[in-house]
Amino acid sequence: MATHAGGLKDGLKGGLTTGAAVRIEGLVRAFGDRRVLDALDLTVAPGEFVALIGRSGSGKSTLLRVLAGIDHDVTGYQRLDAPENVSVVFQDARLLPWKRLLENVTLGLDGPDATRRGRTALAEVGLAGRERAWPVELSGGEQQRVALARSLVREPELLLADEPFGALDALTRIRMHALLRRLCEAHRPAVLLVTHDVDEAIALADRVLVLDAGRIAADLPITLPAPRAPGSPAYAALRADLLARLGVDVEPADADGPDADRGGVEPAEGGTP
Ligand SMILES: Nc1ncnc2c1ncn2[C@@H]1O[C@H](COP(=O)(O)OP(=O)(O)OP(=O)(O)O)[C@@H](O)[C@H]1O
Repeated sequence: MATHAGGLKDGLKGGLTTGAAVRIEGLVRAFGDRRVLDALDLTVAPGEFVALIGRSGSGKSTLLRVLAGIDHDVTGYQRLDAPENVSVVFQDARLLPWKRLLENVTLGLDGPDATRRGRTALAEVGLAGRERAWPVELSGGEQQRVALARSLVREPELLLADEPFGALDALTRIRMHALLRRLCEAHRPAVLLVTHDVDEAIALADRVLVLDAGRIAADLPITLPAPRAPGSPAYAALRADLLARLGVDVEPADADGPDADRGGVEPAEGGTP
């Protein structure tokens, strides 16, 4: 879904005076006595693509929900700045089945050129000519393309994505990575992408954050040259490092092995995927 969230209107402390798209200091979110986010600090620059990984249950979705303005019950913070114009994409596209694709994309858009913008957005995601199709006529990957179009047609300053490709097959996922990169280069939102897929994080992100014990435990710029295809020693080392930080021990040589194309990470202690 591409929810057009209201941002953190109530939580803003002095607005975005820092030049960052997101700036969080000392964020605490507890459920009962349990602090899922515990004095978390995070900054995302305008146009920056940040991937957020972490073990199941580490609080990734909770953080996204706070930033999206979906979760208002924050326990505390010192600073909590995010833009007003935020879009969210989830694992399922959440299209309205009774509306055609173009209407799904333009829903809530104001202005005389909404239809034109919607058509352009659908073309950008490779669905030109499908404006009058119904969501049910689309594959899962195509539905996620519509969800991306619906997000980006609003030109968000911040795009929050919670495992947007988690339900897609490996081949479709790779195509969607290329599409998302293109879209982000064209629209330049700041992006915070939650993923279990270390290869997805490496393929897409400028920076990978590891969430652990309620905080950002590691902050790793990705400096591999494009295209970031698996196979190089530098890629394998980075992949093994990220997996190790998630509690998965992988010999770097394994990165070239049969599982290298998937890179899915769901640490053994599990939880909901
Ligand atoms: N509404 C809620 N009430 C109580 N506990 C909650 C609630 N929402 C989340 N939690 C707890 O907060 C913790 C973090 O959940 P969250 O969904 O943010 O983790 P996650 O890192 O996104 O996990 P996953 O990778 O499995 O999706 C979990 O232990 C979860 O049970």
